[in-house]
Amino acid sequence: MSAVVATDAPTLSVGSLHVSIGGSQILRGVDLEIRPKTVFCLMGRNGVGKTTTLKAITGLMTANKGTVSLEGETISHLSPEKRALMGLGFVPQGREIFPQLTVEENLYIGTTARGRKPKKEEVDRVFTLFPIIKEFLPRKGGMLSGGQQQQLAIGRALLTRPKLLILDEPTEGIQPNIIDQIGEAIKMLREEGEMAILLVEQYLDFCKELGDDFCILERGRVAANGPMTGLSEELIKEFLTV
Ligand SMILES: Nc1ncnc2c1ncn2[C@@H]1O[C@H](COP(=O)(O)OP(=O)(O)OP(=O)(O)O)[C@@H](O)[C@H]1O
Repeated sequence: MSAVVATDAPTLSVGSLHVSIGGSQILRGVDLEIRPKTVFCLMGRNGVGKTTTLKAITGLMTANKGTVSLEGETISHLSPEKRALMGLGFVPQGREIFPQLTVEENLYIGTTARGRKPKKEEVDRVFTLFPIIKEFLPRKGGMLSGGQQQQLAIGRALLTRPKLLILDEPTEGIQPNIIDQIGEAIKMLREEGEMAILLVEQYLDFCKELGDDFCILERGRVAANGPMTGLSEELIKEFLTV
């Protein structure tokens, strides 16, 4: 008998996620649900637990309690590598480009590790989203600007064909024209509808423009969530502005 495919399952469900670091409770029961083909913005001031949530989702940090499911399948017992193979594509803060490898080597490193060569159309799509990657293929990764490295890191994650693309503060420290290009790329990916996107971002206008849904964290708990159209000035003032 073939397995039942839960087509209308959320791309990602997180239930009652608890994480402690060195005895302090960082996440105190975080629940999230990311609908297929949508952009979900995880928001909140510095230190509220956004990156910790991403690391617990990807398995880079161990949760004390809670579940993570991808398209209806529980993945919280799996290693970070297995979760990546299941379809989590993570672009961490700081990008993690290998400075001594070329742009080309950096781009293919995720697929090489999986023993798979990306199809030409997948590579072409990355070049369409970020033409600079094609132009700079032979350069060393370390020669690229921060914004170009961010584009390369997103391109690298896309070649792994993720079901959920996870971006941790992609605009941080990046010049405005590259922020625009990254925003356009996110819009294009959303329109193509092949994945959902989980975006951690402090740049409010970027979230408002791109996000379908939002969730605000405050001290390791969900303070507010819902469709982006419901992100009111009151919520912004209470939980987001410094
Ligand atoms: N390795 C660690 N050791 C100790 N405390 C940590 C560690 N990592 C995170 N924390 C603490 O956990 C809390 C949540 O951190 P986290 O990085 O998840 O927040 P954030 O919302 O992503 O903040 P930012 O926007 O500054 O990146 C913070 O108080 C932080 O100091």
